[in-house]
Amino acid sequence: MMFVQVENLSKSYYKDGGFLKKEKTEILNGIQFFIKKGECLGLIGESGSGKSTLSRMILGLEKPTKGEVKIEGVSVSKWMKNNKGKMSVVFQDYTSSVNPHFTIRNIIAEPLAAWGDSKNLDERINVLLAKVGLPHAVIHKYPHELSGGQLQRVCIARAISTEPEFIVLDEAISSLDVSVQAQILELLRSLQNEMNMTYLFVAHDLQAVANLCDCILFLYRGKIVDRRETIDGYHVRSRSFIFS
Ligand SMILES: Nc1ncnc2c1ncn2[C@@H]1O[C@H](COP(=O)(O)OP(=O)(O)OP(=O)(O)O)[C@@H](O)[C@H]1O
Repeated sequence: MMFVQVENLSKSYYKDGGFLKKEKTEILNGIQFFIKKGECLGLIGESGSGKSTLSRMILGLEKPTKGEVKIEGVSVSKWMKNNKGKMSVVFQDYTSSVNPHFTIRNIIAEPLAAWGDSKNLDERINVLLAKVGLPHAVIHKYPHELSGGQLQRVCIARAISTEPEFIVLDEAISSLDVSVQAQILELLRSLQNEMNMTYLFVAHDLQAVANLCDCILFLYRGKIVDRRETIDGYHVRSRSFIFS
């Protein structure tokens, strides 16, 4: 079943081009793909290729100029209204995505508190910490007392706290050391199996993505130029090679 459908998505910005002129900059052009339920789709592209713009539109944070993103057949905004907390995001910059004045407990509790769902909160936070491989002792600590890898685990615990069906991982491991990246990938893989989540994994580097994803899309200058299926981390076929 199609879970996420991205239909003919385009995005352009207008910038002032001087005397009475508006210059149009096309960031994304005719993007079309789908993600099946329970699948991990990788999205690879160099810096400036439009990855973040595309993930913001999938998250419903930005409106496309043309086209539409649908989840289970309805617009993202409608789906999010009907499925509170069922879509989460983990960003690259774990330091700025947490409030430095919050304890780890309160950071993880944030989305649950926002949905007014605070039943058995401490017990659930303990379960979440165990799921992401962090010791119970971190709950009273502050973000600056944790390593990058530990803090990204906290962000993952927060992202899965509402038991999401869909997680967008926007360069989620890119700023971590290679050995820590491998641990976080392993964690994401086991969580995906356990919770049957659908992932969109955005990265600039193929290595990381190939291991986790079932299928990889290559974005180049705002267009999808290749789609590859992977089996156990190896590319097995290349479909629709449409360089232009
Ligand atoms: N609000 C905006 N107004 C004008 N241009 C924008 C806006 N947002 C993004 N852009 C431009 O769109 C292009 C793609 O940006 P985007 O952040 O999506 O790329 P990216 O592939 O995620 O790159 P990176 O990995 O460096 O974040 C860039 O050239 C950027 O300058």
